Amino acid sequence: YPDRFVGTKARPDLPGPRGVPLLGNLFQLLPHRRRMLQRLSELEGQYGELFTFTMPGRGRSIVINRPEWLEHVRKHDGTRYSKGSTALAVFKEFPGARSAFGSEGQLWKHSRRIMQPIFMSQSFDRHVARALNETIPVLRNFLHKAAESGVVFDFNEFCGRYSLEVLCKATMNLDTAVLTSDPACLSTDHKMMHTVSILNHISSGRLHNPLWRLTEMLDGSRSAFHSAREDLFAVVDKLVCDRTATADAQTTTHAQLESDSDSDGDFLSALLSDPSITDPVLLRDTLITLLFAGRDTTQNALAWSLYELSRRPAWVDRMREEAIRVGGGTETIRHDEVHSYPIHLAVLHETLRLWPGAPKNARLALSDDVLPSVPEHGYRHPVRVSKGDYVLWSDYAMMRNCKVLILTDLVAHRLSWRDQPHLIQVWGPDAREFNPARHLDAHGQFVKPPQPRFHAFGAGPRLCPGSRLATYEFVSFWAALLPLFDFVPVEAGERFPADALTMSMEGSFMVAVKSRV
Ligand code: HEM
Repeated sequence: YPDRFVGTKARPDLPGPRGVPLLGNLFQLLPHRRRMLQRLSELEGQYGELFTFTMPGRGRSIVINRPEWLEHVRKHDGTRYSKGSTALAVFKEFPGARSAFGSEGQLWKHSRRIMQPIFMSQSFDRHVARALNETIPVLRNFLHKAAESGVVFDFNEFCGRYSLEVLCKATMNLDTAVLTSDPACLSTDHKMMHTVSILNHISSGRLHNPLWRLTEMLDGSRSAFHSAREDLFAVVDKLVCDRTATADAQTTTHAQLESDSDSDGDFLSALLSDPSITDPVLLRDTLITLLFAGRDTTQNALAWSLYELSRRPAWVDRMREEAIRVGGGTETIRHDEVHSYPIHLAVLHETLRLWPGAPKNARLALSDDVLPSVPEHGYRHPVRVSKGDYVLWSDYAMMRNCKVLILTDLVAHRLSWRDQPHLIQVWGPDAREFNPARHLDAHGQFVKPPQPRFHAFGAGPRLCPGSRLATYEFVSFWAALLPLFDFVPVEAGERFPADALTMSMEGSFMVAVKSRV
């Protein structure tokens, strides 16, 4: 590699915290393993969008918080880049070795293929629509009762139960009764809700702690992890067991689920009759993946949207007006009607821009590679990545990047504003502001933000397969509730992300509700 690359032995000039021999930056990072998101943002503030650090057992990590580099890495996900043994070991423990998260190569392809039926339009029309039709009246009754009795409740928990209920009904035709019309239901513990949060939280800490097997024995999280996982396995195994015992397990096939017939079959019965699934662990890992990936992320999007909307109430008025004008206050909407709700879609995407699904992520370089130069941002040289390096990014930091070019940069690099206007900034100087208007055109139509500048659903081969499902759930939720209710957070203060694999909100989010009719 010639001198013109940065990050080579000849030019090791990537910035980053100074480490110590053998242990690298262990002591600057290990104490922050439960708040790595904030730590990465702090380091970005100090060193910029490109910096390195090293950890024993993990080697060098290069932080690449720019869309130009992310585009390159995501395009080659699975070929030049792998999740790496650390992440795979963590995801093999949860959500499982046969899940899309814990596998690569043929195993990963198979896990994506068997999940496909649930994300097809026919599945939305029948199973998801039915789940929403059954769940949304329960939400409305719950909220009417809460409004009548003046009960304040944890909106975060409410959203988590809504998305779990819809997911379980749509995929397994299972009524969890996790959410009822009685607001008191939120105070009864639910095993699935509880265990998934524990597993999520502990797994997140493992990703940045090469010594997790040791430290978890000392701090007690090892036994908490194992007991939560046993509980979750028990719930899922019982579901599968009960279903195999019923006749319809044998009658619904993959083909039926994908066909237009009125079959009442659901995703689980299709899985059970898929001849390519002979391994019970694959079946369990697939169901756990859906619960893990689908419940938490949708809950977070709903909770953060209320947080942002409560600080920008004009957008609540616009959503409400849209819901009444388009849907006439109906209980549920059809999947093919979602595009008629541009304001709702803009609010979802703006929420996810600020509070993305997987706030931080990483890949291991399987061979030497070169990331492109970005001269207009001062990265005049391509960046050398060596085999065995980790590239690491924070969607949270990248999509909030307020950096803009100053005129002298342009002059220095002999560039004009017209050269590549989309590269001039990530989301602009107001990137930290919640402004759904950035996803609407002059006619008020929703404009899907381009990947990977918008990276909340990921990009490349591992792009989130559940984005349409989450969008349908999000629009249905707000379009059904805003015409009838006002939501008022009890505390007006700032909210922070919890340390988790997904963008969970820290603490409870207490909300009062008022009926509008
Ligand atoms: C607002 C909601 C959601 C957000 C923001 C979101 C975000 C993401 C992101 C960023 C990834 C990529 C992770 C990576 O590259 O390592 C991902 C992957 C995934 N998501 Fe979602 N997701 C959402 C909802 C859902 C739903 C509802 C489901 C299914 C029920 C789902 C299933 C998955 C699966 C299975 C993967 C793994 C893909 C793979 O590794 O091949 N997601 N999601």
